[in-house]
Formats: sequence, structure tokens, C-alpha cells
Amino acid sequence: DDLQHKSGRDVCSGGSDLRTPDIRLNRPTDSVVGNCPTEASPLVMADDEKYGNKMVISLTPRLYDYVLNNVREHEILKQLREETAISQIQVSPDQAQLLAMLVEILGAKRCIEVGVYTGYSSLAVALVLPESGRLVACDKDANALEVAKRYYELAGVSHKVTVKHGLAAESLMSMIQNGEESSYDFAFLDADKAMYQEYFESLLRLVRVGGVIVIDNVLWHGWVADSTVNDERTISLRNFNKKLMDDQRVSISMVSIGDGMTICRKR
Ligand SMILES: C[S@@+](CC[C@H](N)C(=O)[O-])C[C@H]1O[C@@H](n2cnc3c(N)ncnc32)[C@H](O)[C@@H]1O
Repeated sequence: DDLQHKSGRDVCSGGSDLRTPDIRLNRPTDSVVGNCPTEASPLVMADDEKYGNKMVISLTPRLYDYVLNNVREHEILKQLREETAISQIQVSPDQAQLLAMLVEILGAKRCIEVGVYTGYSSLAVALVLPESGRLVACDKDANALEVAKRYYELAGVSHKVTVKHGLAAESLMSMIQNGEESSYDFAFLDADKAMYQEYFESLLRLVRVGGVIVIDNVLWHGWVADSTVNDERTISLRNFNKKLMDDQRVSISMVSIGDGMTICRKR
């Protein structure tokens, strides 16, 4: 049913204007079978002529397995992921690796995470921070934070992490009031979606010029692009993405990894 477009058109059985790509030739074939990825053909085409029917890769389960097999996941991260996998709310290993890579590229020393849960993404960041580095980890869930703290200890990084238990909006505001504006290099936002704009405004104050803010779930199960889905969180994310697109205070790059992440660099 997911594959059935609400208009009644089966988007994966193909329309007359959609052709399946020939991967070997890296160009479309003439056969008309659709625009949805299959294991044999993970390429999909933008179906708008203005993009020149550009072909892009779309992950199938087999291809995603391949991606995951090419992630260098630290043993302690694997252990944490396996212990808490049931929740399905933590970032994926390839996302965590990208966050850590961004921190390394930036040479970040001071980081913030909003939405820590049991610590998977924050641990990935803490592991690559220098010994003098600091990560402020904000979450309102005391039980989840206990698990996170246990793993920071196990990984030998707890001296780099300051856990802030409470409402993230208040934690961020207290950091601002504490004179910490423009003193952070990197922030990761992954908490309640309806509050994203407010968190983003605070993070923008806390991060220095040239610093990076990464926002998770910007594609929100794909619902942001489905005009028939209009629940509160989807609308929030859609509005947030729209505002960010026009926000000249940052450069942006929306990346279709995991549930979608936008990387922002403060100008
Ligand atoms: C998607 S999970 C974070 C996952 C984590 N980044 C990871 O990859 O392991 C979202 C977290 O945001 C926290 N959260 C939701 N609303 C919050 C709020 N108002 N203040 C602080 N934390 C909040 C939840 O308690 C939850 O742990």
C-alpha cells in the first residue's frame, strides 16, 4: 500500500514517461518498467524534465547492506547499537560515521548534541574529539542518559562529555546566558521535531562563524514530500526545511542519508 500513490497511480509500476536505467551503459533503456529502485537496478530518475531526467542512486536493502559493510563502526558503538536497537530512533552507523567525519574535518573541539537518547551519535562524536575536546549532551530522558553515561565510561570518553539533563530549550538558553555564544564548533540536532526552529536559533547563536550544525530527520520517512501527509511533525519539518532554504545566515546541504540530514555552515 505504501507504494500506491494516493492519486491511485502505482508509482512503482511505471508511467509511460518513465524508463528503467541500464546500469552497464549508465543511461536509460527504452523499456518502460518504472522509476522505483529494484535490487537489480537501484537507480531512479528525477521525473522532471527540467533536471534532464537525471539518474540518482536509491538504496535497496542489498545496496544498503553493502554501505553498512563499508562503515568502520567502533566496537563500542556496535555494542551500544546492539543493546538499544529495539528503539530504532538512533542514527544509523553510516550517519554516525559522517557526523564523526565532519567533526574531524572541522577540527572541532567544542560540540553540542540536542537529543542524545542512549548516546549512539554522541559517542561517535566523543570518540573522535581530542582529549581536550568537550561535548555538551542535552536530553530530557534520565533513563536513556544513564545508558549513555555507562557507554561514555566504557569507551573512556566520559571526561569529554558534559551531560545536561532537562528540556533542551532551557539547557541551550542557559549556555547562551552563561556567555557561551559563538564558542562551539559543531552541533547535532536530533530531538523533538516541532521545536527544531527554536533549537536551531539557539544553536546558531552558540556556534561560531564557520561552525557546523547538522539536523537529523529532514526527510522524515519521505513524508515531507508527500502532500497527503499533514500531521504536526511532518508540517513542522516541512516548514523548517522551507525556512532553512531561504536562511542566508547559513550555507546548506541536504543529504539523503539515513532519514535525511541537512548540514549547515554558519556564515
Ligand atoms: C531520536 S532520539 C536521539 C537519538 C540520538 N541522537 C542517537 O542517534 O542515538 C531523540 C531524543 O530527544 C529527546 N528529546 C525529545 N524532546 C526533548 C526536549 N524537549 N528536551 C530534551 N530532549 C528531548 C528524547 O528524550 C530522545 O532521547
